[in-house]
Amino acid sequence: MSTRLVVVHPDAAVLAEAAAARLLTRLLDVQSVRSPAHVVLTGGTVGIRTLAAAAASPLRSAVDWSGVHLWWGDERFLPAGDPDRNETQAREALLDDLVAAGALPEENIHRMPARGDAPSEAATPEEAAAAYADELAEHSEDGTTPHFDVLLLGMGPDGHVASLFPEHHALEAPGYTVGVHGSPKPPPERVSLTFAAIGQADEVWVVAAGSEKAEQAAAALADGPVTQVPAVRAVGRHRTLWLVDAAAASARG
Ligand SMILES: O=C(O)[C@H](O)[C@@H](O)[C@H](O)[C@H](O)COP(=O)(O)O
Repeated sequence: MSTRLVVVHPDAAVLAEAAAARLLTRLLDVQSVRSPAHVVLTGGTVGIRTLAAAAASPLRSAVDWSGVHLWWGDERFLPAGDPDRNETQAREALLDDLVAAGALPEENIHRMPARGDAPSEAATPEEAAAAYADELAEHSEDGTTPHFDVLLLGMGPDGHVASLFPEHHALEAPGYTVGVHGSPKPPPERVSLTFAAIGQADEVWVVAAGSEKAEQAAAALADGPVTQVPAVRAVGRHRTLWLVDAAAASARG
């Protein structure tokens, strides 16, 4: 049975700080009982602000990053180093500092392949998705995905999470990863975890800020149809947190 908690924060800045503090203390809790911990990162402004807040937090140094593996819920299918890649923005916000400090091993960062010809890259979103599915399985105990302790998701104004958009065939994709074309949010080509992968996580945290998210946040929390509001299926095995600001919570009854 998964529990759900909605926490409303005064504004987006406080939301990012609170989400960062939660993430760091969650990692401390997990590391007190097991290692490694696996965290799935998200793109988007709130997701990246959360990483930047973690980078600035004194709690950051309390985490044993050598025992933390970082994954992505989705990625924009662009060349390596492109400033619009979620990986690029996460590295700039937090990861590069941790690696440079010798705290986080580079091999603990599990990027989704970029568009390119190199062996570590991919020619199509489908090829990238297949390679990522293999990497997830390699770090799993049962050939599926690692034991995700926390899976972060931003939510778009249309209710999408990761790169799973309303009325899109990727919503029902089999397996744990999917190549996405025709994304209504640029860029059009992406790679995403599927809901099967998202549902593997002990805890799923949806982070959303801004009045433009209010209608779909309310629809998701009212258990609307997944084809119209994909965020409704952002559910963790043990707990689902909705971490929102007052503007994103403004349409709730
Ligand atoms: O690649 C992406 O764009 C993200 O993964 C996407 O799912 C994002 O999290 C939402 O669109 C929310 O983005 P904002 O927080 O910027 O509104």
